Amino acid sequence: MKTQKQHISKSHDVKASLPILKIENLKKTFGQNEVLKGFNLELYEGENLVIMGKSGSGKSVMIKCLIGLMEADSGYIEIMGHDLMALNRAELDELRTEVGFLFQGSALYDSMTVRENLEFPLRRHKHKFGIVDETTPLVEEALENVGLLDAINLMPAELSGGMKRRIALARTLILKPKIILYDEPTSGLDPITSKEIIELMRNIQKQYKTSSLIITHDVDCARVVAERMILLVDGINYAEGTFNDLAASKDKKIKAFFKQ
Ligand SMILES: Nc1ncnc2c1ncn2[C@@H]1O[C@H](COP(=O)(O)OP(=O)(O)OP(=O)(O)O)[C@@H](O)[C@H]1O
Repeated sequence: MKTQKQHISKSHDVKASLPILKIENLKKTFGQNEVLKGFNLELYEGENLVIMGKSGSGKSVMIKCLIGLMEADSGYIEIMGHDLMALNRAELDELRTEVGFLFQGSALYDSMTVRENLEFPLRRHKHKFGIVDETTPLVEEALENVGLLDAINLMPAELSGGMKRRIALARTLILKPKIILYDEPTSGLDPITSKEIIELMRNIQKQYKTSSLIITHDVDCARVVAERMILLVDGINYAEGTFNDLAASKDKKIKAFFKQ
């Protein structure tokens, strides 16, 4: 039995294709703390789906289950048609090249130049990209796409917070992922830099046709990037719909998300 009434809006029709990522009835409990009580999610091709939840609501736990860093108690996770829990390590590694992450702590390697930071993931996935040397056009292409080609020979210490976030995004994009998971992409950035990152996320989706799952507290970010949103409350998807649908809701728990 569901503990909360579900508020589902069907006004936005992105569901014509098959989901590229699916979570069904995900449950995770720590001792007495029931964090996820049957969370569901479907991310469709080319879509930007935003998940909002209060601090401690289980967003990070959900992401960790999704990328295989934490084992759920029960539930089903499917990425690009693969049952995540049935994959062996090699298969999981292979699938990971299709899924890019931009996490709060997506730190760059301080002792490497920007170029070397970007070459690093290519070297890790040699089987997909071949031998990587200074002639690879992929590094310059990825930097160009985040507007930072000029920074190619700089060290991370020479970059601002916003530039570091852009370079981290370039490092994610270089693997040409089909799905990008963003965890608080604008946290710790000033409003202007946040806006630039949000704009970049939109452009990337258009250009690379990625599907993005974006976890954020930032209402402005959600307003601009979300084609659909899920509100995670009390361990379940309490409400789902477009930004405008949800922002117009009279439900107290939903309204709380949109107070700045
Ligand atoms: N490894 C763990 N062991 C025990 N409890 C955990 C563990 N990881 C997370 N939790 C608990 O799960 C709950 C959800 O945590 P989670 O980090 O997913 O929240 P969140 O929604 O990402 O919050 P925030 O927005 O503050 O990052 C919290 O009560 C947390 O204490």
